Amino acid sequence: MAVYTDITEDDLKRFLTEYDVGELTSYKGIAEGVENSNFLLHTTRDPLILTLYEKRVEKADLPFFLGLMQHLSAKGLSCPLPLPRRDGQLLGELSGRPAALISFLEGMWLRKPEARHCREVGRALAEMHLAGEGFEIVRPNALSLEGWKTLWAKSADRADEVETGLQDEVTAELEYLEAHWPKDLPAGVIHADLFQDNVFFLGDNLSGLIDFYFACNDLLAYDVAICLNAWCFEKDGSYNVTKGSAMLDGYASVRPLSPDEVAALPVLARGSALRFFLTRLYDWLTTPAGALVVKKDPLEYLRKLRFHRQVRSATEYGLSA
Ligand SMILES: Nc1ncnc2c1ncn2[C@@H]1O[C@H](COP(=O)(O)OP(=O)(O)OP(=O)(O)O)[C@@H](O)[C@H]1O
Ligand SMILES: N[C@@H](CCO)C(=O)O
Repeated sequence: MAVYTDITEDDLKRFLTEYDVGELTSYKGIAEGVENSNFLLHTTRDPLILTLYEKRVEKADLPFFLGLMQHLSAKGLSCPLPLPRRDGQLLGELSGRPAALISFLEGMWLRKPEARHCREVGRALAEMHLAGEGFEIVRPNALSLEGWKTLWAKSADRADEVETGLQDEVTAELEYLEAHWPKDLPAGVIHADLFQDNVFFLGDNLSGLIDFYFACNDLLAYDVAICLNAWCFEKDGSYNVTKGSAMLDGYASVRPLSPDEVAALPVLARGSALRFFLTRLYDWLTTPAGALVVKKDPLEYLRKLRFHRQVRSATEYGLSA
């Protein structure tokens, strides 16, 4: 459960006096997510989400994240909107953490997505990429090559505790990615964490995207690779080419990938798998036993990485010729 910072009712009520949101009637911590502390608030008006920003979110980045949600929403993308305080600010402080109130998005995330849902996700990702155009704040991706090296330096010594041989394998992978990472592909604002728990559906219809707290400027096709990793593998570790094909078709129906982007997909998918392996590994090694959060398995992403290593061309992901 991701409630790292607890709040008291008195503090919350004081925090809410800064907003025009009605009276608080109830609140509870949300048991999902691993990054920030989230609470669901019921008021005499609309339900709201309260987010307290935790360790991996830099306060200096919050204007980017909150401003991006406003920008995307104004462009017609369905995503939560940060609510302004009476003084116009989007950010306040609660229990010693930066905190924001966000509109509640209707829908549920899918535990067992099918190919048709992957198509919707591909389409929504491309719509987000187009809607991000013109957003003026820039945030380089803190979790690209340099960030991976920093994370790895903190975990490498203990990596073989998780699986023997990991230290050598990951060091070699980082060297490969550094030598082969594409540089001249189309770039823009990417979501960078569009996993199943960040896409809401109402029935079979995608109702919106949430959790923009890894969003940044990077290669658009890297975001596609993140989604292939997050959505198109089965629990047994196998890649589902039908889902991959649907995801890529959905994306291309809004924003066709260039031949260079297509050619780069295998290396981008390796990088994306390594990124989630590294954050999971770091959390695995550092989260204290008994913390109220469900740790995610780093080895799931190591297996995906090994799969991508033997992919020779993007057609293996299901790309139509
Ligand atoms: N705007 C919203 N509307 C409705 N529910 C929301 C909203 N924002 C967050 N939630 C709920 O809170 C949960 C956790 O939110 P979120 O994914 O932003 O947290 P996180 O800690 O950043 O998680 P992650 O592990 O995905 O990075 C979501 O799965 C959803 O149930
Ligand atoms: N989506 C990430 C967690 C949030 O960064 C993962 O599954 O590792």
